[in-house]
This record gives sequence, structure tokens and C-alpha cells, in this order.
Amino acid sequence: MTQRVAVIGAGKIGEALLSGMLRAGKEPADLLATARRPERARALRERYGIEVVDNAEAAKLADTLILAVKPQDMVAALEELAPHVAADRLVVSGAAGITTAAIERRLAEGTPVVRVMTNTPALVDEAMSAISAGSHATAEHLERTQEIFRPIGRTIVVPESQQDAVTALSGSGPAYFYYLVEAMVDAGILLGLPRATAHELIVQAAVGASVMLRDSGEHPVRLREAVTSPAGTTISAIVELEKHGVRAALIEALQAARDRSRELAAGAE
Ligand SMILES: NC(=O)C1=CN([C@@H]2O[C@H](COP(=O)(O)OP(=O)(O)OC[C@H]3O[C@@H](n4cnc5c(N)ncnc54)[C@H](OP(=O)(O)O)[C@@H]3O)[C@@H](O)[C@H]2O)C=CC1
Ligand SMILES: O=C(O)[C@@H]1CCC=N1
Repeated sequence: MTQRVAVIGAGKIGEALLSGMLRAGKEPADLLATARRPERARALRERYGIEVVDNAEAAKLADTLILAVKPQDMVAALEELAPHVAADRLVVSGAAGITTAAIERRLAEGTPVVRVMTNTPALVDEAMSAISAGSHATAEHLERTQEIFRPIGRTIVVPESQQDAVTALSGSGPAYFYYLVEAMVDAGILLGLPRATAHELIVQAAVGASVMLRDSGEHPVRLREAVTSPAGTTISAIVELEKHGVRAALIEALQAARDRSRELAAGAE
């Protein structure tokens, strides 16, 4: 039986999921989306040929609802959805922080809820999506969720207690790499390179390093050692990074992201 999937609040992440499901072979008729603004609804219809309906309609028509609204909009969205969500629907939340318990509490008793933290490389099928079962979700619900997220990258199942840390690492993770690239391109400008050249050099270094990290199975320390020649250039740079506390800054940055995820949860309790 074809499962109909509705993306509730199709913004950046919701759209990435819709396009991923279409690339993976779902028909536009198998998908629904909801949006808050008419111009957004129009753009989604034109781009993907899918029906964009209101939240109540989506809850009635779809077997699986993917909640892709911001954490701060979650309570309001659940209030609109709850009267229309039958307890045999699967509800998947992609929101940072929000717990499955907070969602379950607002839906009919027994409704299966799954929490997922994905990331924007979903747009190029390189997402990392970490999936956790709520208290009524079965292995079959986890499998259905994995089927939705697998076409846009990798998936893992984690205990929900790890989701705030996952959000800090892989949910926000791409932003840290973009930030580092921005800073290194600035360094290239300082060293006298044209911006376009600096950008090309750093992006390819990032791609090469990422592929080696993923595919070689080597520890990052070993890979860095292989670049770091005695009395060479790399160690001169590493000394500066250590002097400026970059390692400690990254650890504290990710702790702050984890703490913010917890605060977002508290807003929906
Ligand atoms: N961006 C990222 O890298 C990641 C985001 N996430 C999570 O994904 C979720 C979405 O984030 P993102 O895509 O960046 O945010 P967006 O703001 O791009 O998308 C959310 C969309 O939901 C719409 N919306 C809000 N309330 C309602 C409602 N009641 N009914 C219908 N539509 C509604 C918004 O409308 P409007 O346009 O009018 O505001 C917006 O288009 C968040 O919970 C975030 O934590 C998870 C992993 C990574
Ligand atoms: O910044 C945020 O809150 C969202 C969640 C993870 C990535 N972006």
C-alpha cells in the first residue's frame, strides 16, 4: 500500500525532504505539504507538482506526518493538528530540542512519534539523520522513518537521550565547517590570493579531507600527522591554533549548542 507522507511546515528542511522523497521515486501524489504563507504554498506547488493543503487536511489524508516547523512554532502547529490526527498515524518530528514526550502529550493516546535530527546536506543527498523512537513507536515505525530519510543521506538510530548532543554535532555541524571555510578564505585574501582562488583552494581541501576522513577509516590524528612535516608549514599553523584555544572553543561551542537544544525543549513542556 502506498504511504502518503505530509510535510508540515515545508521550509528549508521540509523542502529538502520533499525533493529527496521525489528523487527517491515517490510520486507527487504520494506527498502533501503545508505552509503558512500563500506564496510559499504556490512556490512548492509549482516546483514539485505536489498538493499543498492546510494542516487539518494533511492530518486527515496522510499516513505519516513530518513536523518540520521551528521548535518555537511546534506547540501552535500541534494544537492545529491534534484534533485531526488519528492514533494510527505516524508522527515524525524533525525539530531541534522538542521531545517525543512533549509531542505525545498533545496527541491522541498511543500515537507513535519518532524524533529525527537531520542536516542541510540533505539537499545533496549527504545528510546525517539520527532517529529515535518515542514511547509508542515500534521497529516498524523506525523502519518507515528510515525509508523516508535514507534517500537523502545516512541514517542512524540513537537513544532519544542523545538527541541534544546529536543536534549540537551533526544538526548544526555543517554551519561550523562553513564558518571555518569563511575564515580560511579571509586568510587567503590576507595572504594576497584572489577571493575566487582562495575559495576554490579551501573548498577542494575540505572536500578532499572529508572524503579521506569518511572513506579511509583512519583516525583524524593520523591523517593530520601525515600532513604535518617536521619543521614544516603545518606545525607552524597548528601552534597558532593551539595558542588561540581553538580546540577548547569548539568543545565549548558544541556544549552551548547542546544546552540551547535543551532550552528549546523546555519551551514546549
Ligand atoms: N536548518 C537546519 O539546518 C536544520 C533544521 N532542523 C529543524 O528543522 C525545523 C525547520 O527548520 P528550517 O527548515 O530551518 O526552518 P524554516 O523556517 O525554513 O521552515 C519552517 C517552516 O514552517 C512553516 N510553519 C511554521 N508554523 C507553521 C504552521 N503552523 N503550519 C504550517 N507551516 C508552518 C514556516 O512558515 P514561514 O515561512 O511563514 O515562517 C516555515 O516555512 C526546525 O525545527 C529545526 O530545528 C533540523 C536540522 C537542521
Ligand atoms: O540552528 C538550529 O536550531 C537548527 C537545528 C540544527 C541546525 N539548525
